[in-house]
Amino acid sequence: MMTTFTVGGKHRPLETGTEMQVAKSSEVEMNTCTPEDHTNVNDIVDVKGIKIANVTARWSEDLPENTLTDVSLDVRPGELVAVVGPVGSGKTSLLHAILKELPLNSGSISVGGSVSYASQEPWLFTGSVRQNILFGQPMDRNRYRQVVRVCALERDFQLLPHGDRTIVGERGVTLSGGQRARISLARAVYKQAEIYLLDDPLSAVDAHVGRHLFNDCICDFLQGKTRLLVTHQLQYLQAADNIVILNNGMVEATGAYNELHVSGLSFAKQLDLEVNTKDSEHHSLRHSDSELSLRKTKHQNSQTSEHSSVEESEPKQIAEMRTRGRVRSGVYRAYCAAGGNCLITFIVLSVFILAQLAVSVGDYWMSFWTNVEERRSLVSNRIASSIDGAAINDTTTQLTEMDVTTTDTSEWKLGVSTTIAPTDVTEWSWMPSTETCILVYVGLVIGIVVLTLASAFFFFSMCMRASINLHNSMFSSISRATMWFFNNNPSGQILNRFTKDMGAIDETLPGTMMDCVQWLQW
Ligand SMILES: Nc1ncnc2c1ncn2[C@@H]1O[C@H](COP(=O)(O)OP(=O)(O)OP(=O)(O)O)[C@@H](O)[C@H]1O
Repeated sequence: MMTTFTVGGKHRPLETGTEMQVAKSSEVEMNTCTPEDHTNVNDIVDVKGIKIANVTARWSEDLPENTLTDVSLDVRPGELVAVVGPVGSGKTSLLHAILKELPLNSGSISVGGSVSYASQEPWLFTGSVRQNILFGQPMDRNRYRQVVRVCALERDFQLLPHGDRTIVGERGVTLSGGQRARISLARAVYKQAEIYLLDDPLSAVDAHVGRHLFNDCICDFLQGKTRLLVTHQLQYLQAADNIVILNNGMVEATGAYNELHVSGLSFAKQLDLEVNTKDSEHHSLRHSDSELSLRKTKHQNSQTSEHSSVEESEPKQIAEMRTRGRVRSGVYRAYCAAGGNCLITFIVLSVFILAQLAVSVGDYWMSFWTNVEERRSLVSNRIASSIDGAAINDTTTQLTEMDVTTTDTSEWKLGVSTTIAPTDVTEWSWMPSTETCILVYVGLVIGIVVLTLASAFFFFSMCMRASINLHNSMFSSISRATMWFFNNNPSGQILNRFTKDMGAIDETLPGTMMDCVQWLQW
């Protein structure tokens, strides 16, 4: 599978490497593993390598200089390419660019095939050593045994209390830097991949273990695989098919060991200086985490401002980004979208409006009914008094007070037509009876209850759906986030966003919105 990512921008022509010189053979330790040992790369036709074309990239826009400048590199399938260069020259960044961790400003990188990566800083998660090596892959006993052997872990397993089932990490045993590095390398090589990116895996181990790892693991076990090996150790360069020398984020020279040697380039001089300096501090400081991070910080600071004062160059805690003030309409839109779609939001709103309408109609009906009862008693009194008078003047009047109070208007209307005012008769006729009022009111109350329950049900199910969708999208983003993100955001902050923000979305937000809607209803 070919993965290609290209970032638009002007491509500058590749700068030619400066004059370099290959170290004399006496200065570097020779290897038993030579390029000839490898499978013929031309045999591998189904696997593609890595093609890097005019890549310019920087970790942050704030940095004054590019981390990588106009880097071009062609790693052919099955090749072992060694990337060397002074500290901070961008070797790790180059691997990160291939892994898409480092965004490109311009240029393109094509990666053909699956990639396995061993980072410069070895890491372990809480679990057994075996789980750390398998890293979720199915157990292939044969491959696992081979990996353990080529990564020189057999002796360590004998020393560990429960062999490769020993728990490491929190509450588990503490491993040495070399053991951590070898387990990290074992994890990377156990994975079946076409391309292996190995970031300085040999520097945390002593010389003869390093040689074992290089010969048995990188050269033999990974034979035929495309390998990009970042290293500070010159003694392994001869075995590489191709050597890339990086300096200040630029490719200073590239070619096979012999080509560079013949061309008389002085990379060895430069690297010698580097390697010697490194060797002297190798066993004491080189691999402590604090030293590594110190070095990175130092580079960053020096890149940010060479002339800044001591106070200014002190690292500042980067505050978490937080938006303040009015909530943008986009946030509401995003929340509604997470809760379903426009139709669902519309339905929820409609049910709310209907419920409110039912409540208002209920109130109106109650006041109407009260008025009706008042009028009824007034009119009935008036009619009663009219009938009383008619009875005195006209003895033929058959209507009694009892007749007037009856609701059957046809019965008494005939009798009182001569004595009762017509307006009273009209009014009495359109007045709904008390039973009708009660029935309408009961209907309205039932309607109010149903609509209120429905609106609450729809509203909370929309909120729950929004909450689940937001959590899922947050989780899928975090599980696909780059290592840069985790490097730059403390895990506590990430956990806080998950617990506090999701808690607010789950619990506080629906209640507040409900209060808000009810307040609007009043
Ligand atoms: N994750 C990161 N975030 C921000 N800046 C980084 C990151 N990684 C590296 N850098 C910066 O990029 C520059 C190149 O560093 P890089 O680690 O690529 O160099 P390197 O050649 O691998 O060094 P070393 O030999 O010490 O491993 C440095 O200035 C460093 O501060």
